[in-house]
Amino acid sequence: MARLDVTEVFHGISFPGHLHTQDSLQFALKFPFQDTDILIVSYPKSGTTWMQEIVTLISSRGDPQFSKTVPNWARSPWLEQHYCAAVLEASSATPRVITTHLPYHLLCHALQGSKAKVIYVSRNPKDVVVSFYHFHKMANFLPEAGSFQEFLNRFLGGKLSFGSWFDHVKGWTSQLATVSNLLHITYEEMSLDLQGAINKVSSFLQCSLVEDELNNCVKHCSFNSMKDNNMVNYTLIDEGIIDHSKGAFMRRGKIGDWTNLFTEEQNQYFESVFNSEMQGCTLEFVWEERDKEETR
Ligand SMILES: Nc1ncnc2c1ncn2[C@@H]1O[C@H](COP(=O)(O)OS(=O)(=O)O)[C@@H](OP(=O)(O)O)[C@H]1O
Repeated sequence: MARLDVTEVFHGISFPGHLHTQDSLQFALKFPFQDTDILIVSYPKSGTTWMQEIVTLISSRGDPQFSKTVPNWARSPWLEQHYCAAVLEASSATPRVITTHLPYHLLCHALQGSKAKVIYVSRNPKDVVVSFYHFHKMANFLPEAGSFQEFLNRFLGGKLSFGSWFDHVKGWTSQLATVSNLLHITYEEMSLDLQGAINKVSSFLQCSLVEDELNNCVKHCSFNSMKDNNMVNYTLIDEGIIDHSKGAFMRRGKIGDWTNLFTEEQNQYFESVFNSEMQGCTLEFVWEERDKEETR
């Protein structure tokens, strides 16, 4: 099957060509948000699909019917992808749940003055780059992954799809102090305490759950449950687009998987770029599973 590796460049950032067009990206930048909208925002591989599942299950009060019958991209479409307008038009769901990987500086005008609730999901960037690397090997619509060293250089240089991780995280989280309808939650929080994370999201969405509903959400959002749910594990996608023989979208789902791939030199290089890019930024990250104990 021919590779679908056309890349669109928009405002200096590359986007996977098969789902993004200049028109779809322009559409996103001028999107008329409604105050009731819920917008899930993340850099790729940060826990986007997980948050889509959490929001779906909170909205359905733990009932998995919707999440087991409708694919995540149809329940909460990506704003910048070409089918988004059609999906939103066809849906009568309230609130609308929309997803985006766009950086803050591209979406800030569309969001200005809006009361839409924004959930920003971040993940420690060493695990992000490893997850993204494995995904590039499976996804025929993305450029070749190359060696991990080459990939790491592209990640740290902001050359991968959706641009710089540093700009993304700093851009969105810089709004936390002034914007009340923005929630920041991390992949690691969800991993360390899924029930607590679901509670945090449900109270932000003003949709508090009773114990049974909460327990059902936790059950259906677990890694194993989502791994077996073909509405979120991307096995519905054609082999020509995602080569399932090369790996699984629901791959490991762990904190600290980077330790299995990074060399000592790569770690030092990463740390030097990270420290320079994140200078003055007070965000803290959980880098390894063993940090769990310290944060409890
Ligand atoms: N329930 C649950 N528990 C733990 N981990 C989970 C879960 N759901 C998704 N994941 C992991 O999230 C990674 C995919 O990230 P995204 O959904 O942001 O990818 S994408 O940007 O939408 O393509 C990818 O991470 P890696 O396993 O490290 O590759 C998924 O396995």
